[in-house]
Amino acid sequence: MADHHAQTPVGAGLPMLPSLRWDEPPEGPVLVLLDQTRLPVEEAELVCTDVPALVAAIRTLAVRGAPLLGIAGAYGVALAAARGFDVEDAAEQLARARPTAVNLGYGVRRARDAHRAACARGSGPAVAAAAALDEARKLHAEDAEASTRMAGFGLALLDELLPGGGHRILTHCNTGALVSGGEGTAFAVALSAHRAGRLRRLWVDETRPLLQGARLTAYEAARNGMAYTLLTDNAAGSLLAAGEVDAVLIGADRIAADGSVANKVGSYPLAVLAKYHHVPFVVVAPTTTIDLATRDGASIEVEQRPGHEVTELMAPQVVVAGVEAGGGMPVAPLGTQAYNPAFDITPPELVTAIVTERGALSPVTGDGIAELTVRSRRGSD
Ligand SMILES: CSC[C@@H](O)[C@@H](O)C(=O)COP(=O)(O)O
Repeated sequence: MADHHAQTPVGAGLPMLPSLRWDEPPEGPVLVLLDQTRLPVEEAELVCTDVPALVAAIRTLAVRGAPLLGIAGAYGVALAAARGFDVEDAAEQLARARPTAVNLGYGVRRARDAHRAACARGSGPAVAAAAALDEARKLHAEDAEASTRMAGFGLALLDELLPGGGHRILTHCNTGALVSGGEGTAFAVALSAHRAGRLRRLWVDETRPLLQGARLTAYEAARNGMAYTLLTDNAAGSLLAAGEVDAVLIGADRIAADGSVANKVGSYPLAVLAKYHHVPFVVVAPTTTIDLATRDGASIEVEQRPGHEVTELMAPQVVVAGVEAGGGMPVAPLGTQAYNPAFDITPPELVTAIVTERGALSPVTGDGIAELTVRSRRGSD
């Protein structure tokens, strides 16, 4: 079950609210999400008391973005355990909620494995539930730490690639605090450039299907007092041609073993444009986004989203007889078929560098990815 709670006004300069938090009111533990479908108009909390509510929140993008999906998945397992639901079944439902971001399955597995291990040691349900929650909290904290480190490595890389300073960065989709335990991935790099006085402009793509750039990245940029301009996704080409972009920074939902990057649809055309205009194209993602089990870009499952998200304007997600339907303002003739993939795949040869919490890889090769991930698993620098 899910319920919407208090709303607060939105304004520039206000602190960011947590995108997700665990709470334990007298009625029982809950996972509280900042409902991203309502931003920036209102800051509404969505209180999830069970896994179906969280799965619905994930599918409708109330909670979204690769690292946060992993954290939410881990807390979802903890929620199931704490409320006495079948943890294995909950883990399966959560991991299946969206297919492309590898972090979701990763987070779910971590909490589920902690729960399993506690059960195998003979712990009772309360202790096993506490083990799952501890693991979710650990993942949350690790992601915050990774975010800080990526911001540092990313800014150092930008300074190296653009020695003139005064960075004008173009970004796609939303990759800030709203998708992370910390300040995000690509956005965190732009934010650290801003704090260092080296961000001249953040160009914010509007981003389909739910205007993640206009509604979410612009919201975060305003909150942080950054110099930003919103642009239609299709305007990026002429902006690059005019020499107004120094670097493109994006996040990732899954990075295959060969260095192919799945990210929000529109990332691949940006990479092609960046290559043509000799502008660095940098991917910022924690090592939890690297999936060595997926060989190449063609093996990544790309989520297909419902057509009404683009045939209607900001269609609220309504479930009619178990089927998601629209309810927004129509912008296409009734019955129009829409092609609405959530992601696309950028091949490694178009990527200048991948920045992780372990450092930057450049140029990207399959070997480099594997080596970085092995080092990361050993916990060494
Ligand atoms: C750190 S965020 C990287 C990606 O998850 C982000 O760019 C993105 O594509 C999110 O897609 P979304 O469909 O909004 O979940």
